Amino acid sequence: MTLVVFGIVLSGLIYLVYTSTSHRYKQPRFCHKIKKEDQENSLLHLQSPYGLSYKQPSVVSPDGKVVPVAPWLAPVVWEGTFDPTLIDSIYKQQNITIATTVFALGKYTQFLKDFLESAEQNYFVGFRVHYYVFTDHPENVPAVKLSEEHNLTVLTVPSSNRWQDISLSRMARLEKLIESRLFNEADYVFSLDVDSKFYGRWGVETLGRLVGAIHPGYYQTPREQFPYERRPESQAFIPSAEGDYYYGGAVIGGLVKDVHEVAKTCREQLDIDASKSIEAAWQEESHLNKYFLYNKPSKLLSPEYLWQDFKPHTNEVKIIRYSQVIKNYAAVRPNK
Ligand SMILES: CC(=O)N[C@H]1[C@@H](OP(=O)(O)OP(=O)(O)OC[C@H]2O[C@@H](n3ccc(=O)[nH]c3=O)[C@H](O)[C@@H]2O)O[C@H](CO)[C@H](O)[C@@H]1O
Ligand SMILES: [Mn+2]
Repeated sequence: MTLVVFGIVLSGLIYLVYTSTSHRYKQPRFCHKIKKEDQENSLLHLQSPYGLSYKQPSVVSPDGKVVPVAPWLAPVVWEGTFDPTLIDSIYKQQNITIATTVFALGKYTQFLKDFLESAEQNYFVGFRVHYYVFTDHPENVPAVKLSEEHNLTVLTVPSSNRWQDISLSRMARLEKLIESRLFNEADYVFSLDVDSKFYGRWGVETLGRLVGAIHPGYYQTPREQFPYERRPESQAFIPSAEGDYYYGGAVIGGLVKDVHEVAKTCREQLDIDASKSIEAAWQEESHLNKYFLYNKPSKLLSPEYLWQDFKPHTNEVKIIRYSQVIKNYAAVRPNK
């Protein structure tokens, strides 16, 4: 009898532990038994635990100078922190390919021309770039003359009625594209918003294992006011006392393998949220912010690399390199 009661209690306990952990956000893996190669790889990962209390980092010091390093010693790329001639010649020897995914569904195909033409002037000039344009209107992809080492592939995908679905489905599509092609075709990958233009150099100084861009709208905002997802029911939830920077969903970059991990994890978290009918405040951007909080990027791009045309110029941002164009939301999105 006692044995039966014990058995019931034990299976209840196992069930409880299972259900309470299986829905949680993937915790950093600290103590798995892993192969040497995986171990070396995971040593490069900068995972930080949940709930850690530390001061919010800033990218501009009180005297107005830009801060070129994050508190986990990742560089923050600003004008003046790198020598273009030196860094170009180092990377020239590496024979690398940079895949670049860009989504242009519905009326967003209108942004492709300026995006691609300005990229050709500024984006990895002299390096091998392969653009992968996802669209539901392949006939509207403009013929832009590409430089010798730049290629473009159009990938046709079904249309969507909600801009939110288009934006968040980028994670799943990026994950699948990496699995089907990019592991073989590229060294690095950037996923970029299409409603944007390049105005200045964006080159090999942006390459790193895992790269995020600091959103231009929040780089001087206290972390408790970041537009992170604040409902604990969502997998993207971040408590008000945590947070480094607010990262823009418009830029995700890094080694193909590391970007795959971002896309896969965010897609899994988005699926869990969808199964509970919850959509994070800023869709995949919220999940990306959660990912980057606990898996620190190895390199950060300053707001020079993610600006917004409507924002007035500021002292600290000397060069605007990539900027969101002004768009009439009602006119370009399929829904409000
Ligand atoms: C500067 C920045 O960090 N922007 C982010 C922000 O608002 P945004 O206002 O920048 O979002 P957005 O309308 O540009 O949508 C993101 C991207 O999805 C694609 N798209 C969207 C709608 C559509 O009808 N067709 C289409 O192709 C397109 O590539 C676009 O650039 O929040 C979004 C999530 O809510 C994304 O995380 C964006 O990256
Ligand atoms: Mn955008």
